[in-house]
Amino acid sequence: MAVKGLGKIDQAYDGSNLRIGIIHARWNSVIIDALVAGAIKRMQSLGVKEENIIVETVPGSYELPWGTKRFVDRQKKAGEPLDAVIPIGVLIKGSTMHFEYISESTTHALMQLQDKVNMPVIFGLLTCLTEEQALARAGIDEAKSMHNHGEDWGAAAVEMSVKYGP
Ligand SMILES: O=Nc1c(NC[C@H](O)[C@H](O)[C@H](O)CO)[nH]c(=O)[nH]c1=O
Repeated sequence: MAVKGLGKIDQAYDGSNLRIGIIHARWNSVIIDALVAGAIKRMQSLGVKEENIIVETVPGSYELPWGTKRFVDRQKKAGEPLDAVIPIGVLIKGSTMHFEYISESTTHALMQLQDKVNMPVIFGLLTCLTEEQALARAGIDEAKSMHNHGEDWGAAAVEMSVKYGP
């Protein structure tokens, strides 16, 4: 049976010298809060100091690309540059095509953003067809016993920063 998710990381990376940003949308906040907590928990387990995890918010997932760019720029200007950034959003399909357009455009923009900011931009956008799918991927719905994808995103931020940092 294929095991979904990041699975066993090939080694624990030392995040003690890293500064990681999380910027999250405020739609579907119960799910967002669980994902953010999972990312923070996993980064701290890899040595990232609490004071080096900086959290900002934007209204919705569509604002993540612009908000992330400005977040990274401002941290650099303040002399506290980030090593990686994790934009987090939860999109849940409704009765219109809004979901498809935001999912596609935001995903594309976040992928392209990496070259502009010259650092890992971890893909923390859940694009779910139902609320149950989103709850399961935030580790909230025990019945589905899926795991919290936020933990994968935290681990990816540390690994990418350590392996491919400046
Ligand atoms: O519509 N659904 C969602 C949503 N819409 C708002 C959009 O991201 C943006 O904030 C506004 O259009 C204003 O620009 N934003 C989400 O994060 N998740 C959703 O499920």
